[in-house]
Amino acid sequence: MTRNMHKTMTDLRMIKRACGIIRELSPGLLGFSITKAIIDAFIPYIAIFMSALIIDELVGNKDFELLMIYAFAAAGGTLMISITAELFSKRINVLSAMFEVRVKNYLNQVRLSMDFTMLEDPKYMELHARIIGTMFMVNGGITSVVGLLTKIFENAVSVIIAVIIIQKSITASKSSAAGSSVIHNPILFFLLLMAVIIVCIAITVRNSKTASKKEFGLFQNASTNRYLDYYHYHYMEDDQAAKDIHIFDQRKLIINEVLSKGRLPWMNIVNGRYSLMQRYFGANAVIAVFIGGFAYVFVGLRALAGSISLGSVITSYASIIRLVSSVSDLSVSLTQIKSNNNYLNMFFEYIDTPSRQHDGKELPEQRNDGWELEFHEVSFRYPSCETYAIHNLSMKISSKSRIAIVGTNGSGKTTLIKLLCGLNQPDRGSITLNGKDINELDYNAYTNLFSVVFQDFKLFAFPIGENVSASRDYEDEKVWHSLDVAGIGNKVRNLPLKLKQSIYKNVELDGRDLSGGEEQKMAIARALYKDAPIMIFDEPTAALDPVAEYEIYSKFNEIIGDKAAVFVSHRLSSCRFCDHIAVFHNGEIVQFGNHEELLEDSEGKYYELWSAQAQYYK
Ligand SMILES: Nc1ncnc2c1ncn2[C@@H]1O[C@H](COP(=O)(O)OP(=O)(O)OP(=O)(O)O)[C@@H](O)[C@H]1O
Repeated sequence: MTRNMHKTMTDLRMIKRACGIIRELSPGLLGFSITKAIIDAFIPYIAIFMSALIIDELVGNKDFELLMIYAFAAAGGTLMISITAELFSKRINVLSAMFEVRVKNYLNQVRLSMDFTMLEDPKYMELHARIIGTMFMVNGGITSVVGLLTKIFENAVSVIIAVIIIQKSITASKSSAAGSSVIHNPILFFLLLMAVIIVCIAITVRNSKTASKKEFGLFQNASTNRYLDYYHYHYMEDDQAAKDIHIFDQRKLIINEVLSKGRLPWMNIVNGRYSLMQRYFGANAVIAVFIGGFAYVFVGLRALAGSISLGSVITSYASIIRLVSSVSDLSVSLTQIKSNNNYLNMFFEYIDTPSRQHDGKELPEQRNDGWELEFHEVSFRYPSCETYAIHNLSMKISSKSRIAIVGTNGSGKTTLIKLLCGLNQPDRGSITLNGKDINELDYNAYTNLFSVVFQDFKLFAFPIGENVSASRDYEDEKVWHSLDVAGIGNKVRNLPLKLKQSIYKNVELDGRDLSGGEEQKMAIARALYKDAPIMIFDEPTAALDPVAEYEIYSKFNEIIGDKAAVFVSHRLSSCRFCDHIAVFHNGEIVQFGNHEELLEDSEGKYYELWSAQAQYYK
């Protein structure tokens, strides 16, 4: 198989795969669109064909009845076929709208089922931005496959009809005016005409190919969507960010950033695209005019010589014009569908990203003493980072044990939590659950073992009951109990809609905004409701007032019971209830023991941190 054939086969396989996804997301869309394309291809030829019949009749026998039949047939035929096409359009519009919604949903599903590591990986962030950008800003990728296939079918059918009509009307001589000249010889005339058309088409096709390739090159270098997306949704339209924007007067800075990193590069791309279109498609338009003139002269000469009828002049000329435009459009669509495969390639790379979330073995048996998690010389580096956030770390966490993790900023505490929960995977070493490597276990079953209050937790603009239970169906009693233990039950009881009260105003206009501390209590309630065997708290009381913090700590023993607890905090005094304290520094455990033991080492990191804090309180 030659390289070109291999490339064509790969292209076809990609289009076939895209069609499979389109059929799955919007059944019927492809079938209806292609059928309509074939109908559309016939529409202009009905008028051309019937006009020729009418003109021939007018200059010939002038049979009034026949003329009326032709006129009605022309009008009726066009009307019927147009109505059918319109009915198809209606259905196609509905199916297209459904497809657009479902493809967005499909991408959301892919994104949510991706490994957490991928979501943090700049490579996948960029890939996602490009897919969304090309899909919804330049209509490239899977969303344009239906449109391109439709154009290919419509123009291919149009070319076939045009060639049949031209061949029939040119070779069918009115008088058998024999002669050696091109004008009198229908076959020679047809071949010459086709030769001129083929040369012009070859130039048109080359132009279209170059334009499409350059166009893809333009968009390939565009990551402007990522900037626009970030500034718009994560900054300019985020009311939390508005405070900082106002106080630090960041308006000018942000508007300029959006302009220079997002809008201007985007404008350059669009301008580049327009000048490409002007240059190459303008040249194609000139060629089309040349062919039109050429066709007129040749067909006219044959009519003057009496070789073809006036009607044939009309059909030949109109069909030649349609042939040229259809071949040109066909070549553009074929080139575009090939270029579009570059976008499809990105799309497939994204959706094919392997995810551990789909498979895995069952969890090992729970032992009498519950669960035991163990880090075996684990090292971890974030994607595209050179230094290790966790380095050669070994430790054990078991049911009934309470471990506090302390350390300076950036020492790796949150990273340890993410590794523990299976969100990130070690680059070296392994983590085991009751002796089994967690990488081999079923992802969802494993993550179900954890209730976590992350340092940068997120609540959603849903009703409180749904936020706490993370579900639409929840047990009211259990939600109230969790809210009470977290110290926010009374606040919720005073809200008009209680558990049904939405928080934030992004979705419900009467949603309630919460203070930072109230949000944190809500996140604690959510962790309590889940009631998982391993509880993790990453700075869970950083936003709480001293009374609320005291109340939470006094309930911690009751909250945790027999479960394993991992507790990250900068307030060292609040770690004293833990059995063990692991002191982190530069991604490593530099000390391990209980509060009293650790304080004995006056050269140690813990002593340094404790003294600094104690002095501050004095
Ligand atoms: N998503 C990420 N991508 C790249 N580097 C990261 C990422 N998250 C954290 N890091 C880096 O990893 C190191 C450890 O970060 P980590 O969040 O674990 O620290 P921490 O001990 O929890 O800090 P803090 O006390 O400030 O919360 C830091 O140097 C940080 O810059």
